[in-house]
Amino acid sequence: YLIAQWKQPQDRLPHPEQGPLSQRFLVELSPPQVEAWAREIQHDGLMEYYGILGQRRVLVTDPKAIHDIFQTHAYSYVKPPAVSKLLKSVLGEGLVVRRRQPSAFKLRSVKDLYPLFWSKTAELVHILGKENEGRDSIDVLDYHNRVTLDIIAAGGFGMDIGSLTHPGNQFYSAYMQGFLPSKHAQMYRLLALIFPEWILDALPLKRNQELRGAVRAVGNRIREKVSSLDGKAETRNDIIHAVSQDGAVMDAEMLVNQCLTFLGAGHDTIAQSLNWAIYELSLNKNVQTSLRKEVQELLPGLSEKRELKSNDLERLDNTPFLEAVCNEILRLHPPIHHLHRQSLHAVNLCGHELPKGTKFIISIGAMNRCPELWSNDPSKFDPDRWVVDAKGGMKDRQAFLSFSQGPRLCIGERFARAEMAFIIAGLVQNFDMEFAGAGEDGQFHDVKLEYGTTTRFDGALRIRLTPFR
Ligand code: HEM
Repeated sequence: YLIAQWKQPQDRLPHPEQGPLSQRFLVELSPPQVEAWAREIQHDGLMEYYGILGQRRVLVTDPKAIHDIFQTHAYSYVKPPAVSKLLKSVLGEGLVVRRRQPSAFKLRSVKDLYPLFWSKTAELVHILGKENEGRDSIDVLDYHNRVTLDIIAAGGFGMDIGSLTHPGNQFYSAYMQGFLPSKHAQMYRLLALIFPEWILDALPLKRNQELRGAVRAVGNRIREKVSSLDGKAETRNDIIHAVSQDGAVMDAEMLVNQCLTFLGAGHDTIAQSLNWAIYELSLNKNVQTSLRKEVQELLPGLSEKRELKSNDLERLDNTPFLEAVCNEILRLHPPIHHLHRQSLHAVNLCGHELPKGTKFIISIGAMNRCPELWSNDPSKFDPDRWVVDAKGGMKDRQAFLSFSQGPRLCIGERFARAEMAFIIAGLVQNFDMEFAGAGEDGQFHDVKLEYGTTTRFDGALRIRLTPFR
């Protein structure tokens, strides 16, 4: 506390009034608060505020400065150690494929996964239809977790987890316990800012137990799977197989880590995007109807029994309104709210000299919803903006940051977009959807959000589903 007090400089960038340090020392600011400051406080592309433990953060909103951080001088910035540590606890040891040739994520490889996306969508529709019978509405959050986890495990490393059909199974329970936010996880985030990794690991924390248990259970299942794959590579169709086709040689532990990374990075992000998609479509009936009209003729029926090939499903690539809806969901409701970087040496941004070690925050929401960077009101859900203009009325390339940019951008973007498109199309094809509130108590409330590594729906998302026969 004393160090934080002492470190507050006299000469500051534009900043909000935050009150005395004693009242905010243990408070992390919410992403909506940071975004509101970006809009309301006059600044020339950089402003500063103090986060938890009195840590100084520089919020960057100038598109040129963001380009500099992500592209021109991308290697002058790293993720701050505390952020890397938290990501590592969820994503495993990180990204091996990025350093190799990531053709596994190129268009062709993703198209090869279309039959998987469609068959899991059909499974989801079938299960939702069955469990909705006789009910006024259904909470869809858990179904989205299950379908996205099943898809990333099957598409990433050929493992059928079966959490859609068997939500009680051990893999799913272990994964949900360890990898998703909880009170213990919040405490862990705070401690990760204070302690180095080796102390954090040694502390008798419930979160450490949860994480170790989850990594052990999930890792063991993946290890079994990976060892059973020896010699069968040529018959497979998943990302790990495509990576090895690129000539990447990975030992078993590297493969297990890679699989954990895919699970962590490619599950919750898409689940949250699906939640937003269903929420927006269920409130905007005209959009839902137009979308249904577009996809209905192109999609196979769910009762289609023959085995579908990628070619049968590529028709879904020519669906401009579906693409517009996905773009708009990802723009308006980015699942990752902040990107964090720390400078490796002194840098000059927007004419300001900033010392080595400065912690930068790029608020994705502040850019994606910035009125100066979009031609039509960016606070509104308006898929048509992408129909009338392929760039959605975006005035600067840095105005859409949902998948980040530059050498560290999301390698799963194509995978994510295709998976989202299939599931959304399958749901509107088969159900009329109407928002029925987010209360777990049966009362009508609007949705509640919680902010961890991703922005997540908290509580429930109840939808009144009327199936089309
Ligand atoms: C809607 C879905 C998704 C969104 C919005 C999203 C967004 C992002 C963003 C913003 C980053 C950059 C993080 C940073 O620089 O700090 C990232 C990194 C990454 N994404 Fe995605 N992602 C999505 C889905 C996926 C999927 C499906 C996969 C895998 C199949 C994936 C794999 C990765 C990986 C491996 C990284 C790099 C992690 C690292 O280097 O630390 N993502 N993603």
